[in-house]
Amino acid sequence: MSTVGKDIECYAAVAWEAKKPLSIEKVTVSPPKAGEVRIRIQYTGVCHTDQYTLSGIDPEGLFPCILGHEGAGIVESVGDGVTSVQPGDTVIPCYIPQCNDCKFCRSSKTNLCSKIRNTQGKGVMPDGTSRFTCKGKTLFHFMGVSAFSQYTVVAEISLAKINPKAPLKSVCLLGCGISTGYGAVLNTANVEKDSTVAVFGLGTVGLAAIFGAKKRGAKEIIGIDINTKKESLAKKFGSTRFVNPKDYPDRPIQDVLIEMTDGGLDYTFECVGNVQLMRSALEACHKGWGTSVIIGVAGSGQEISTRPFQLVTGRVWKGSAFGGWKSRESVPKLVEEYMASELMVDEHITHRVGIDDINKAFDYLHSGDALRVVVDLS
Ligand SMILES: NC(=O)c1ccc[n+]([C@@H]2O[C@H](COP(=O)([O-])OP(=O)(O)OC[C@H]3O[C@@H](n4cnc5c(N)ncnc54)[C@H](O)[C@@H]3O)[C@@H](O)[C@H]2O)c1
Ligand SMILES: N[C@@H](CCC(=O)N[C@@H](CSCO)C(=O)NCC(=O)O)C(=O)O
Ligand SMILES: [Zn+2]
Ligand SMILES: [Zn+2]
Repeated sequence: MSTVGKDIECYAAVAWEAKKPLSIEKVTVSPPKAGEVRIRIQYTGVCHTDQYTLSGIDPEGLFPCILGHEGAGIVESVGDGVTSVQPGDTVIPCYIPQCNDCKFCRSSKTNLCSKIRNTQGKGVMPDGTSRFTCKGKTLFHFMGVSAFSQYTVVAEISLAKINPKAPLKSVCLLGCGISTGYGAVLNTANVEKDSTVAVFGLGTVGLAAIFGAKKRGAKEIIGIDINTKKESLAKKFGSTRFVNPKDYPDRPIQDVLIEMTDGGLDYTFECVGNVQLMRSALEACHKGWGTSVIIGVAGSGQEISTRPFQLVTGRVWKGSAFGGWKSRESVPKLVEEYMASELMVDEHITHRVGIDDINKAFDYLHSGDALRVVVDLS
């Protein structure tokens, strides 16, 4: 029986409030309105940012909501006026859309499409309402995706249509972490051959940055983490050296790195979300030309600081969202790159769980043993 135009009841992991485990609930997902698409999510990764928002430190965190923004699935139905996808298409929802019409999309300098950013940040669809209800309550959307649900509704402009042969249980990860780290190196920093690079924080984002630096032919790639288990992993992704700041309790880590690299790094990447580390990453850059890219997401109220002299003397501080990729045109290409064995994806998957065990995914992440846990919602 067709579900088109009807409410769908399915299971979702609901975040009723911050700091509490997710709760598996039967939710009702309304049909897509004009310009919207309903998707059957098959797999989703769990990103540090889901954990961050659930922890209650995201200034945009709204509850109750359905988290998740690293998903992949199949289009179930489309709303009026939708032309770029149809039922049956294989898609990755993107938390940064690409409308090709706004000031940002028309600029080659950014990927930050702003067409629906205001409503997305308020946890609702562009018309200001939600498509999710549960137990008589309205649930907020999250990052325009809400992949922790078997069905979700997203804006058409948020959907990247990908190769139907792509294994969704792997390429779902291209919806955030891997694309982010890889793109920050290729697009935001544009690392050149023979550069020296340091990556702070070796989760999926940091390891994908290391992989990008290796691809670009960087001659020195220093992986930095306080978890010693990350040393061998980083090597697998292309690092040339591992530094654990805990081995240097009496010295700022930037001083250690400057000494190791004859004056500092050409490029550094902060992939943790720690504002002190952001300062270290900037100050570890080489005088005159070093560029530091902030990728990590910091909690509400946190601010960065450094001596302005650090910038006056030629260091550059930048930030990167979704690796600078213009989403709808780039994600399908990243999928092809993976399918041609040119992009490491499966190496990031340390655990798989069913939707009923989604809280275990958060436990694995907290334990420090996991990179990406892929949740099967199929
Ligand atoms: N800007 C973006 O578009 C974007 C996209 C995805 C994720 N993020 C953010 O990037 C960050 C990384 O995401 P992830 O999913 O890879 O996270 P993760 O939790 O898997 O990895 C973080 C790593 O940092 C390490 N770490 C923690 N404190 C450290 C310290 N003081 N010094 C060195 N290493 C330290 C941890 O041991 C861990 O290996 C998060 O802040 C996340 O919210 C940003
Ligand atoms: N809501 C937070 C900001 C969160 C944030 O910076 N998000 C990143 C993506 S994290 C993906 O794992 C991002 O791309 N931001 C761009 C944007 O949200 O427009 C806050 O309010 O501080
Ligand atoms: Zn993410
Ligand atoms: Zn746009």
